[in-house]
Amino acid sequence: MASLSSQPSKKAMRSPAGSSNSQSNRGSSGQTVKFARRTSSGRYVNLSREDLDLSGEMSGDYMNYTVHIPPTPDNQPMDSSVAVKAEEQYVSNSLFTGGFNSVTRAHLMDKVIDSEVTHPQMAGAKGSSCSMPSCDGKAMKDERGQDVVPCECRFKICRDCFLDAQKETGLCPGCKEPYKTEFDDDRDYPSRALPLPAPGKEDANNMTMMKRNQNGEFDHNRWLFETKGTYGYGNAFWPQDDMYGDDGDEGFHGGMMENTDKPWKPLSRKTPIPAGIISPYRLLIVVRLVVLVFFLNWRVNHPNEEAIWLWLMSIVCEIWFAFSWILDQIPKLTPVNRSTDLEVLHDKFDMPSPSNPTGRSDLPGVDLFVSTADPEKEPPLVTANTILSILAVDYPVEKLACYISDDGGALLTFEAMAEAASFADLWVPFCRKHNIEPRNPDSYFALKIDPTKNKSRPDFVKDRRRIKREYDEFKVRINGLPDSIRRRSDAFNAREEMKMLKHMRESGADPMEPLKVQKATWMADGTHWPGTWAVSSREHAKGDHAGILQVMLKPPSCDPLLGGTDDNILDFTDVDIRLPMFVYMSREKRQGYDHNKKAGAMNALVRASAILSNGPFILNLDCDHYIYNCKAIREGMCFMMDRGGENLCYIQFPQRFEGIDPSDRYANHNTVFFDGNMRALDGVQGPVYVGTGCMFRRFALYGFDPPQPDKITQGNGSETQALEAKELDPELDVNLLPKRFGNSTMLADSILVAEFQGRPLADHPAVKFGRPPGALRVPREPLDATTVAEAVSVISCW
Ligand SMILES: O=c1ccn([C@@H]2O[C@H](COP(=O)(O)OP(=O)(O)O[C@H]3O[C@H](CO)[C@@H](O)[C@H](O)[C@H]3O)[C@@H](O)[C@H]2O)c(=O)[nH]1
Ligand SMILES: [Mn+2]
Repeated sequence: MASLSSQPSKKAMRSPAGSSNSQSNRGSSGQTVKFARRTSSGRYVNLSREDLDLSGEMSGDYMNYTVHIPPTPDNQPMDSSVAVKAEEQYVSNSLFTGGFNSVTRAHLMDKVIDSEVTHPQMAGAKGSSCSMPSCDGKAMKDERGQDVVPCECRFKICRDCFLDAQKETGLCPGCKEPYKTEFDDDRDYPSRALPLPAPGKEDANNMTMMKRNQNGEFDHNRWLFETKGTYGYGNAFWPQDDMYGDDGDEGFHGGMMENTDKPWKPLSRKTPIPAGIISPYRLLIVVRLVVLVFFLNWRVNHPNEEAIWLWLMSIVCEIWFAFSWILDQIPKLTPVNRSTDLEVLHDKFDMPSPSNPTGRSDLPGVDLFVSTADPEKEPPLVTANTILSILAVDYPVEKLACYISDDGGALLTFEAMAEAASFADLWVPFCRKHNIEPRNPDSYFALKIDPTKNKSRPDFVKDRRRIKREYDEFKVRINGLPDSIRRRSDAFNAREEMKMLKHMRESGADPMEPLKVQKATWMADGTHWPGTWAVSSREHAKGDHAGILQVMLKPPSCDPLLGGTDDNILDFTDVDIRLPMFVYMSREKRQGYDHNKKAGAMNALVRASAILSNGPFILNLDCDHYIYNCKAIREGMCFMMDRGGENLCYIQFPQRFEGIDPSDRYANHNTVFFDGNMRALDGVQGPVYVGTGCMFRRFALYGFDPPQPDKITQGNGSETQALEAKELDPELDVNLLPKRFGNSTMLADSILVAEFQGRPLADHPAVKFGRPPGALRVPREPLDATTVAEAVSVISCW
């Protein structure tokens, strides 16, 4: 198991081309990032000498201590998975703040909201306390919320006391026996970088696949190459005879190719529009064109001599309209329908096999972005519903990460999100257990159809009733948040005032002098909210606050975590209770910067997520949208992972409006636009981006073209390997790459990883630039404080 400090893996994983140090880079830009926090046991520890003076000035709303990042060789905590778990737990229980010209701080929160939190992945989840005398820190716990006890005697201990004990004596304070260095652990964290295949072997491998496909079943491969048929995106590619070597090396990659004994199948298809529909329409277009030509001809040849200028103007207008009408009609000659095959996707990516008995998914990661700006205009309950529909999406849980950007920097949004994360604990397993659709609670409970339709489990009615009651309580809690924040803040402000009065009396100041106490907004754990305050003041106004980032749900384990009967209100036996990673984020705002647009929020989300999860695909939604079909992301993947998918930049999902007008008098269902125009454009070159509900390839957003076959081969020579930075773009100066993205080397290094992980599988000779099957089954690295601190710094004003 890699330790926090000695591991090369995170950097190596992020940068196939080599590792680098983000600290030195920050230093060069003149920005110092120091790291401060209060421990769960409330003690001060100063590990870095130059920060000693800081502890005094910070002890106002934060009691802090400062740690070095990254740990230096003589400051190596512990070399076992306990350290990783404890770090992860610490990271997800901390609120990170920072910005340009300011210190990055991590504030360990006792609780994020007033109500009870139970999910073990959730920040502020309860745990038992440390057994060391005079320490009230929380014992370390695992993803089930159970205590992690680093010693066989099961002595419960918090992270800091454990660190101290290890450093000082190496003995467990409970049984006084030495700690074992390797903590016996049945969960595997990654200890190696992404297994990139050796160059030069894949081609041979593809050839074996070609051969294996010839067995009885309908061979789509042959169909593709021997007919004019097209599947999915683009056109068939016929490999030259001598392109692939013939000496197939079976067993390559440790049996990762099992899936390929079946004929190669496409993930998506173009389905033709029936001739009965499209032919009359085309005929109509032609007839109108002919009529139009005759009409314009007549208009041009019959000028009105008495009003020649009017005539000229109207001719120009008419020709212009005719031209734009033609532009609108031409794509409609060839509209396209597409369908996806989720079965094939499952076979290719999620199928259990001898080398992968748990069926760990090989699908790429997806980061889902939600933007919100103002909790007054965009009700937090709606945003919470959006988040719930995302957290419940049907996609491998460990591959998902949900991010909310709060441009208001509002504590209300923050606490509503924490409540949503806490309610997801019930809602998400419930959706999984009973196949609920849609997975937005508000819309689900508002459905007019019989809820028991197609529901086979006998406890459905009971569960639904229960969850409905829980949802109603959740609604009350969310709607009560503004009030509870106000009351809490009033109480804390009054207390501050009392303290001030007392202080003044003691110091003998004039009691008649008016009090000057800043009216702050307070978090549930009794500290200042770093974002916008109800009474705005310097550093706490809508356009002037630090960057804030909180990992509300830490990344889940990579294998399913089945629920039980006892630890929940509902029976979740055999239901996966994991939740996707969930991050609250509010970018830094300062006077003089125009930071009030969705595009900027998206930019910040792309940057922070590149550091935290770096999903090769991104899907964005507004706070008042939700995912209607929980399989939508899988469907999107059918296109991205299909042959030719590496050339796709984005997939636009249709957007529909709800609850406006059932008879659609005002065309709110957008059928003409989404079912007509967009399909028509798809037949030409692709639909337009409508600003939301769009799945992007991250690599394309960075402004790079897809890898070009003829340009790459001089590099590492293999198309199923990650690119090197110099191959991205021949005109690119590799040394300037971090500069181009705002000085973060970690961000620059993540680009190549995102490109590689976003490729389709190299399971077919026509897939240029694929990735070897199995490459994405390696579990994600647990988050550490350095990474989160970096994510805060990339969303600052500079
Ligand atoms: O400073 C800001 C301002 C807005 N937003 C978000 O941007 C989204 C869209 O804003 P909204 O005012 O709701 O615009 P609409 O007209 O309702 O949205 C449509 O039109 C927008 C472009 O005008 C698209 O971005 C949206 O996706 C599309 O739904 C919302 O989620 C906002 O929270 C921010 O994140 N930061
Ligand atoms: Mn809107």
